[in-house]
Amino acid sequence: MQLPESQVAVVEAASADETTAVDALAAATDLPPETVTGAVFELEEDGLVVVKERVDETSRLTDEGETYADDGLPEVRLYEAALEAGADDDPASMGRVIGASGLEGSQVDIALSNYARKGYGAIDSGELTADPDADPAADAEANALEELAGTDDTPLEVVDVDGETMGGLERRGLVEIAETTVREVRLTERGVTVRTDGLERSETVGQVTPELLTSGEWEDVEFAEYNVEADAEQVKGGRVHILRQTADRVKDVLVGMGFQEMEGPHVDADFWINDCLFMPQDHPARTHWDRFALEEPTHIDELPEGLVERVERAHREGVGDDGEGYHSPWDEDFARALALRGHTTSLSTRYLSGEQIGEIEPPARFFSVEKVYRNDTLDPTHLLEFFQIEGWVMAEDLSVRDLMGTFEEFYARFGITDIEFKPHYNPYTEPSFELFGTHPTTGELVEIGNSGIFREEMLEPLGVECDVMAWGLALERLLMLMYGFEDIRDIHGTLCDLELLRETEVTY
Ligand SMILES: N[C@@H](Cc1ccccc1)C(=O)O
Repeated sequence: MQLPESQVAVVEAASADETTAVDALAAATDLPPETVTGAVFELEEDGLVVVKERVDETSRLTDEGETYADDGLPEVRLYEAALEAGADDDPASMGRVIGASGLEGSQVDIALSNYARKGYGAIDSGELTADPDADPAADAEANALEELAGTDDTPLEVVDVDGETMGGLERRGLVEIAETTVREVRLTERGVTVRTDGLERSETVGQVTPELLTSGEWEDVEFAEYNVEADAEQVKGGRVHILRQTADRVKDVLVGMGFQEMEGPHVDADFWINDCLFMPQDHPARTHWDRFALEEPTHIDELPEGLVERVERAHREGVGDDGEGYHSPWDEDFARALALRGHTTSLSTRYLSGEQIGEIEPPARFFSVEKVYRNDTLDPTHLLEFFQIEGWVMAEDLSVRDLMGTFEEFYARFGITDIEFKPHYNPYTEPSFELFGTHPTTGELVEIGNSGIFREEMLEPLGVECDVMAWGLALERLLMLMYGFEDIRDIHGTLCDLELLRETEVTY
């Protein structure tokens, strides 16, 4: 029988009496494991071998785990120093014991957080006691680390560590558990017959080369079948962050919907961020609690004079015959103060006023996908900086239908078809709506944006004479709906999990 070279090698190396693992076959045939796996699958299809699969869990110590395996667990080192200081008789100063233990940096916190939990003693108002009956030699985690040191990638069944301890070490980030599929191969009767009858190697080509094409040889060669199931080496190269990928996709979608991109400063005058939006100067969001002010320089040099006057008048007197202003103070110096923008609606005011690219004629559509900064408290749905998808449409006779229809069209491009709207209030829009989507795994409603139709009080001073509908959507919340992230910190900042970012499939 004629078979490709790698298959011949596998049939020759495999046995009918016992199973051989792919790795062992790779060693025996001198072929890469992925080539052997490919050959094995094809032989299985032809009935020459049978393949049994099992998943092996293997463990390996992380760098931190290695360190503790060498130097001892921080809590054990603290206990030893405490005994040394006589803390089994009298409470000793915590600072002194820590100093004597030689623990540094984050290891101190790790020692302290495990010390009492694991029964080594107690910590109370700066003093530390040691339980004389505690026994570091019986510390299951310490013993497990010792057992695991130097056994990288050993199947869990073989290492002598109980599941609970292993789970604890994994949670502490001291071991990593990996799953690998092990394939065991045995020759079938037909395989044995074929082998005894004699095997011939057929030439197969695994890759098309320019030479094959130009020489015309490709017409005569036999191509190896492509096996997408074969294990292959994992390549962990750099890749575009999922947040950036989604931002780019949002831009593509909006450009596809006829929008043009806005650009502008991250640090801007309150005038553009708030005053042009008919936000009263005594609005709570304008206090120093909510914004990141700039120390140097503190104020913008220039603002368009006429516009400043018109905005001030709108704030003081309102706009239109029955308009009412805020009757509250308005101060140009306050408007000139610089801060990190809390929303990208500052770009919209710059563009709408004609300041950024000159006067804009309706119909027009603009957007940005840019960072904004807020002095919020960090929690699973809030960050100090995040990306806002800003946008507006300028046209005659816009209605709430247009606004809702635009969102439905936009979100449908990301597979989100259950957007809900809730009436809302913004000083600069009337009516206003908050947008919600349903989280794919928790089923909770997630607020994903804020929107509305700009008020006369805002548009008139800017010199805009037709309708403008506008919005600010949170890019990170869109990711939560698309990928099921529950904590925004999974995709942003220092705590995000590299493995998760590597493995999340990007849907396009
Ligand atoms: N600036 C609003 C979003 C918004 C923009 C434009 C109109 C309405 C709302 C926010 O940050 O929440």
